[in-house]
Amino acid sequence: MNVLEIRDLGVDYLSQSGAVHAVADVSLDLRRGEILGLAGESGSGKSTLANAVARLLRPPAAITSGSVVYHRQDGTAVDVLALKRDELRAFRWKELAVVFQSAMNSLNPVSTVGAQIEDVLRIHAPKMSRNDRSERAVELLQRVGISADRRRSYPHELSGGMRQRAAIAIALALNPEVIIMDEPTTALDVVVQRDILHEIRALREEYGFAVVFITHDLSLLMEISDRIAIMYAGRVVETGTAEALHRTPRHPYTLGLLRSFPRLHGPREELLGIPGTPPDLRSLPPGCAFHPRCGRAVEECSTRLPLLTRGPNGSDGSDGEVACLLNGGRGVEETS
Ligand SMILES: Nc1ncnc2c1ncn2[C@@H]1O[C@H](COP(=O)(O)OP(=O)(O)OP(=O)(O)O)[C@@H](O)[C@H]1O
Repeated sequence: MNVLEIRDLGVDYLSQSGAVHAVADVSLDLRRGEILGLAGESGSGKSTLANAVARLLRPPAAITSGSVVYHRQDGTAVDVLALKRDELRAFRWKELAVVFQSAMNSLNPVSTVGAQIEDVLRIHAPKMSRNDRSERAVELLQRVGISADRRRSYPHELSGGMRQRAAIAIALALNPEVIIMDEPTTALDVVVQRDILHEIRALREEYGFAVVFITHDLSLLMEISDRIAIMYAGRVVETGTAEALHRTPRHPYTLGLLRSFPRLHGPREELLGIPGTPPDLRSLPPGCAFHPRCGRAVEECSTRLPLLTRGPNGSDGSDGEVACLLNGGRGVEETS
């Protein structure tokens, strides 16, 4: 059962030197209660996709195609891109909440963390009594590992990890079905990062929300995600269970990403990285955008655009998708 369905989504940044195609033809499902990891190098379009889904894009960004549908538990479907301003206010926090890259920027510096949770409750759950709001704020803070006496702390009085936990507590306040986390832990040291990631998994078990977790660090995603989608140059190039992508990545770019990060577990491996740099999104190479950097590219990779094609992954037979002509992906002819 899907809670979010993204279909053929396109987002451009309009500029004088041409349109930057930051997200192109993205179709992606988020299942109820799952943790979906979104990985890809810097500039691959992860944040743009997340901001489009949360309706947080600002000009010069413009949605050029596609749809985003949110399915409520009662069976009603919401056309997210068509929501009006007041509907959007009700949608955010209650149904979908976002935790940003830098908690310092999303927390209000002049308000205590307890007051910030209570503010969200006051605005979005007006029937709640003052007492209940205060109790709920303490409960949420405790739930993410912040002691009750810290509710009167201002963000600058907390460590980076605590601030990030506070931002997660605010996101949880109204029990949303979907939480989007955009690089929520990258500024933190590895031990704190892992603690928070495991906390998110535990919270998910308890509350049942689905998570879209964005990072460029694929090995980190492997630890906490159920499924992973890999983005390259604005497109989703592979999806699959974390297990399948870990064992048998099918897209050469996924393999490259896997070899670019030290694994948190297992034997040490030489870090190889991916040669070359991501393409200019104003003028993508014809065919597969990854072909100039791909060690396995053949002639047709430079003329045919590979489409995301569903099929079982060899290692465990789980279903996944790949957009690579060398891996059973369909393609369309392109002329440059
Ligand atoms: N305001 C803007 N105007 C023009 N181009 C933009 C703007 N914001 C982002 N872009 C471009 O859109 C592309 C996608 O950016 P986006 O931030 O979505 O990628 P990302 O994968 O989230 O990267 P990161 O991991 O660095 O956050 C990049 O090429 C970026 O330069």
